Amino acid sequence: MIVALQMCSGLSADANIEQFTQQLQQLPATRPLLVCLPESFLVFSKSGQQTLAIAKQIDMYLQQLSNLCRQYDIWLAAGTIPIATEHDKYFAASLLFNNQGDVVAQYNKMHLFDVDVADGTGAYRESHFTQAGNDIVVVDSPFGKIGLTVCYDLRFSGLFSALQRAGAEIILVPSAFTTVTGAAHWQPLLTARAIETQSYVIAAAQAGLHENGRATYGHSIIISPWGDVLSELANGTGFIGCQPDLNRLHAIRRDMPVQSHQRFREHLL
Ligand SMILES: O=C(O)CNC(=O)[C@H](CS)NC(=O)CCC(=O)C(=O)O
Repeated sequence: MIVALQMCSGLSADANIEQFTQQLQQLPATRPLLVCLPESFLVFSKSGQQTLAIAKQIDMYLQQLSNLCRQYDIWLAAGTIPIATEHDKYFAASLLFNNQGDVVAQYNKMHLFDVDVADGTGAYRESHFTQAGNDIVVVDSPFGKIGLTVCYDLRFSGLFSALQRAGAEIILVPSAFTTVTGAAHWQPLLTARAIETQSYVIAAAQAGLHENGRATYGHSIIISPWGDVLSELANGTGFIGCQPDLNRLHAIRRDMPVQSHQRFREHLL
């Protein structure tokens, strides 16, 4: 089973881990279980400087997350965690832990949100502190082959197409969408990515009003490879879940083999 936790992360990493631990205690007893967390679940800060300070002591938090994976016997898609780079920046890294507490994959967010949001309230310049990643990541797991993306990556269909060609069956999109862009674009884009890649799309989101003054859209969602919404949580904290049916996924791909019908050159490289 796969679950996505919706969180309302604040400024304190310790309090955010506590919020996560409380939520873990509510989850189904089904195993194997993959728990997906939203972007910036560990720290949703006021400034890149604050996040960088956490990044510089990240080993302590990675150890705590690893211990929780062992203690609860869960796999954990740890939304994003700031991992310091040598340029006084950090990667917005999506780490996958197995139920032994080992990190089995790290994807660094590729597309950075340097955007002026249309309501006039938000000028985002993520690249001032975040270093963009370069590599796609698909990793095998008991749940299927998992492709990793983060938030704004959702707008770049070529990345999703590349993940599908690299074998992904389940694509994670941990997010902290703005309320304005979320209302306009969140569900249509996620549904399109699920249909185009014929994959499960699991999007764990930040929701509500945060200590850093931001408001996020919430609406964590799980979409099937056919584009059906399997589960959704609009507001508040909590979780949604699904039991992926990979036989159905492969039947959809067999009956409508869009990948082998692809003729545009850049998609065949
Ligand atoms: O900076 C942090 O602490 C957490 N990170 C975020 O909130 C990131 C970068 S600012 N948000 C997004 O990518 C929103 C994308 C979005 O809303 C859209 O594509 O419309």
